[in-house]
Amino acid sequence: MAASDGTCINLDAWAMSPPRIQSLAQGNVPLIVEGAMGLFDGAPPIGQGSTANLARILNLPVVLVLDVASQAQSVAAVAAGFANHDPAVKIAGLILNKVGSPRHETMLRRALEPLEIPVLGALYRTKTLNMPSRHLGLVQAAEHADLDLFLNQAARLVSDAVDLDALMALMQPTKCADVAQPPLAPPAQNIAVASDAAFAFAYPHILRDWRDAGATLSFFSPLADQAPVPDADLVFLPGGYPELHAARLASNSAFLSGVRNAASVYGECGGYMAMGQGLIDADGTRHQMLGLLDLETSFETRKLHLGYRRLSPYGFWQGDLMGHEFHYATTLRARGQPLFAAKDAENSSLGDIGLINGHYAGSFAHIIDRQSHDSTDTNR
Ligand SMILES: NC(=O)CC[C@H](N)C(=O)O
Repeated sequence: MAASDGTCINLDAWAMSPPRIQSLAQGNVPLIVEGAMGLFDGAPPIGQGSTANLARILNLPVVLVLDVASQAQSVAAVAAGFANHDPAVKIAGLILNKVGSPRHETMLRRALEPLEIPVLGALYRTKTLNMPSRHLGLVQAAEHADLDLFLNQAARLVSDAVDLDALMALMQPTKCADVAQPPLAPPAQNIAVASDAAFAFAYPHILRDWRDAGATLSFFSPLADQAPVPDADLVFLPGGYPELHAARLASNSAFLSGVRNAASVYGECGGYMAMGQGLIDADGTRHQMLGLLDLETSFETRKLHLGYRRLSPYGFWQGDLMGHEFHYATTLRARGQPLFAAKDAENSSLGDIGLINGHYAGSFAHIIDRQSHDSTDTNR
């Protein structure tokens, strides 16, 4: 998002119907879609929601970025394997990443020649392009001391190493949606959204849809001890890293009293953790949270929870939803009415998740879209 200087939209080929993805992708600007994980990796059993799945839905040519750090001629077998795996997915170009030397580059290019897939560029191994990671992925862009310097260096390296004209020439029109697909309706009219390094996981497409549907959105920073606008009908606490800032959140009185006085509050994952009575951080220290739900979470006891979720709400939301879970925090206590009956991507029941307490609701799941009629298609 920071690199494109615009809004990036998450296109999810498992959670969203093909027409929904096609309408989200429509526009007059060149579209570069960054894939997640390997090209064919997705939900079990057959990789629904993979980047390849998305490429089929939008008719996208695929540029394969290959980590060649530990290979020479074998790169041709890898590239051929990807190119022949699915005839509906066209590998239109290759970019070689982490090349060791000019000699290494020559070996790789020679080995790839018989495949007749254009090599658009070769980036040499350099510390300049390393981005630090933490649990859940890269350290968030807004938390870098000198993000502009990193982006400018990366832009220079990539534009020197990659034939950008050839890359742009691969672009072709995406498939258009032939049926309109209504998005998730806003859950309230005047929505205050928490937004900072502790609560940064709101999906831009959801916020845009709510705005387009006529909702008023405002933003506040719990870390800067800001309160939501007092006339908000709903406070939305998105996911994020409350466990890294728990002491500060616990002492930010304007934030705490502002959210406690709100008409209703909905939290996802990190936001749900903040709605509990207490949060135990990595060092085992307990921090008082908002106390809106009878919930105690711990980041001291960690376990990876990762996967798509089909969500049937018992309240708060209307209609079934598609979402996912991605967190390490665990639940020590959750008492009360559950928010969702949850199933995984293979339709196996995961039981009830989340909590509703009057006008307060939340769970560890992130909503991606409403469930559409064809969401049981095997193609997703
Ligand atoms: N997805 C989230 O909001 C993650 C919550 C928290 N940072 C965890 O890893 O458990």
